[in-house]
Amino acid sequence: IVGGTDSSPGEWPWQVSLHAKLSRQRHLCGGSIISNQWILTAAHCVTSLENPNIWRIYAGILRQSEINEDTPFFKVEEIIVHSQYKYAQIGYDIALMKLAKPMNFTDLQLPICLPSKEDTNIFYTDCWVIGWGYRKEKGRVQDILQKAPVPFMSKEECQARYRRRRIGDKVVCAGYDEGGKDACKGDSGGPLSCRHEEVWYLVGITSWGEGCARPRQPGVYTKVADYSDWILEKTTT
Ligand SMILES: COC(=O)Nc1ccc2c(c1)CCCCCCC[C@H](NC(=O)/C=C/c1cc(Cl)ccc1-n1cnnn1)c1nc-2c(Cl)[nH]1
Repeated sequence: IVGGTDSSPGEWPWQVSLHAKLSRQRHLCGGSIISNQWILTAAHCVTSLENPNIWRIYAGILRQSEINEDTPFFKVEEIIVHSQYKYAQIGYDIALMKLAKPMNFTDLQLPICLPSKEDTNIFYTDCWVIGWGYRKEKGRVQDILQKAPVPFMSKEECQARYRRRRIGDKVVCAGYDEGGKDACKGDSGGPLSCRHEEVWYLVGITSWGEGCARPRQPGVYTKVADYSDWILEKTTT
């Protein structure tokens, strides 16, 4: 996260850190708890790493330094990538991870609400992007979970900023014309969380952008409300 500040314990209890253990283990992406057995993340985080056994999901943590070989993690039983996903800039950048065992909810690990498909035209005014990613384009993963407020942007405005690309229809954009606050490397898969009438909703999944926090280059997020049927279909056995 560029231009963010430290989060406090329990501020974003739905945020998880997705680690993969290949030769060694490291944070790869963010994710969001949407039920006691399902994590929502970005397809680009899991493609080419679709073996569930290499994944370790850490919930209820604020700092990456809380993670060591003794820290409990959730194993993944199944990974579901959207069948139309090719790469992030085209869209369909959404994936589900099914936990091998349902988690118990605590003050530090709780689900976030999914927007319903009727909510596709709410203009959210209180949105935050969250993650342990870089604070600048050439950076490193941060220890304390960072948060940054980002204003919601209309699709038309977003398309105007990304003239050379076609901005898909199932995405939302968020960012400042002057830049300065944005997601960055290591934040993808995490939530764009928006508070609406006292309730937090998972409005977006951090997907891509042209550089980090550059002026007039907003972040592009998978629009979760447009995938509520897909989520329901895949998570109801
Ligand atoms: C110590 O551990 C580490 O350093 N881990 C570790 C640390 C970092 C990374 C990995 C591991 C690789 C994950 C591979 C899959 C994921 C590959 C793509 C992913 N993108 C993003 O997270 C955000 C994109 C992004 C999103 C928005 Cl909304 C706006 C601007 C964005 N950016 C534009 N340019 N940079 N960001 C990424 N993530 C990383 C990189 Cl490197 N790139």
